[in-house]
Amino acid sequence: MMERTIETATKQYPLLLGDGAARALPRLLRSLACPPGTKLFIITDDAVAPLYLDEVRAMLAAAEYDVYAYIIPSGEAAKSFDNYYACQTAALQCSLDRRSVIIALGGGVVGDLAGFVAATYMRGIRYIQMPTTLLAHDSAVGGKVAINHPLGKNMIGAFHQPEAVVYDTTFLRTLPERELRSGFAEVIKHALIRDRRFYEWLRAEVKTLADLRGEALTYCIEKGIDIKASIVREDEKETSVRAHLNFGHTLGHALESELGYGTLTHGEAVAIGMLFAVFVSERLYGHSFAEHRFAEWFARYGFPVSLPTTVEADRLLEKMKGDKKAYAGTVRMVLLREIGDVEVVELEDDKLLAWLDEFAKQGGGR
Ligand SMILES: O=C(O)C(=O)C[C@@H](O)[C@H](O)[C@H](O)COP(=O)(O)O
Repeated sequence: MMERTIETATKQYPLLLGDGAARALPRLLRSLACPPGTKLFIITDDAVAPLYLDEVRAMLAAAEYDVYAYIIPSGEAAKSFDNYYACQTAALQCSLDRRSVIIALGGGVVGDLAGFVAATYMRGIRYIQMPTTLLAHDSAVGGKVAINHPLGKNMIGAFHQPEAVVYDTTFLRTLPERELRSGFAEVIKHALIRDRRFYEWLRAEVKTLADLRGEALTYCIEKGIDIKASIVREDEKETSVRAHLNFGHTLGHALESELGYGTLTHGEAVAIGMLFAVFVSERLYGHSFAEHRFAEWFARYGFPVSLPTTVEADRLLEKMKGDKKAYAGTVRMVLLREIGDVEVVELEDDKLLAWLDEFAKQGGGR
């Protein structure tokens, strides 16, 4: 198991990563000044609960913590105001106090929702991220917590850093293939925005999703977290470079919200979004990424590479104009200058609409 420190401008916290990391939780809690008797409130979902909740609860109870749990439905649609409210109600009914700690046991949805519950319960209490998916290598680090609104993804939220990230890679062994794929989109994103050598390693070593296990999987998590943490260290509240982490997300988020949360996984939507960002980059910078055959590469992992036929370009543009990076309704997308180097660029509506149409007509990215 490896142990390192995530640093932001306002806080430092430990990351425990590897097989069996969960077993370190009682020791970690004591080091965070949580004595036995502290109330711990586990938020998890109905896919993770049958697999790991009893084990985690029993371990914490054996260490004499006062453990409660609340289970939400799995899937992106669960990142809703209703579930947020239900979690707050359960937290109040369990009489959580300001010394209590919330534990987010699950993937990105659980982490984002539980983090937002922690950010707002009694104006903010502590929480620990315990990821059980690959996607959560991105969402568990950096303190962006949120719920979705039908009008836009992650629109209601806060920056609230966790006390620790406890990433037990044995939990990933039961991850369904579609979830693994979803998380891998964020791994690819991290490589493309910051690290050419990691990108080259991915191209050489991860030929199919089946290669994502054991040491290769842990390496992807470690590299992804390193890249993410270095960006968050530079810009915790997204006033500059943190927006680069939104590569592929401007269209990705628009697709998720337009199609209905959960129709595409987050990673599937981001994969299409990255291909569109490359498409726009080629047109704006006048150079070609054709030699990289991104669409062919993505398709090898089973990602969709074109826009679903049911979505209309003007509806997507409207959603993109409502994205958090947009100012005064002007879309700002993260574009690829070269592998490992991105920037945020303002784009005019009519150009974007034409490119969305062209992207759809040619059947997606190349
Ligand atoms: O942490 C960040 O910063 C990110 O942008 C990470 C994204 O990969 C994350 O998946 C998320 O969707 C954040 O998007 P946002 O529009 O809510 O900032």
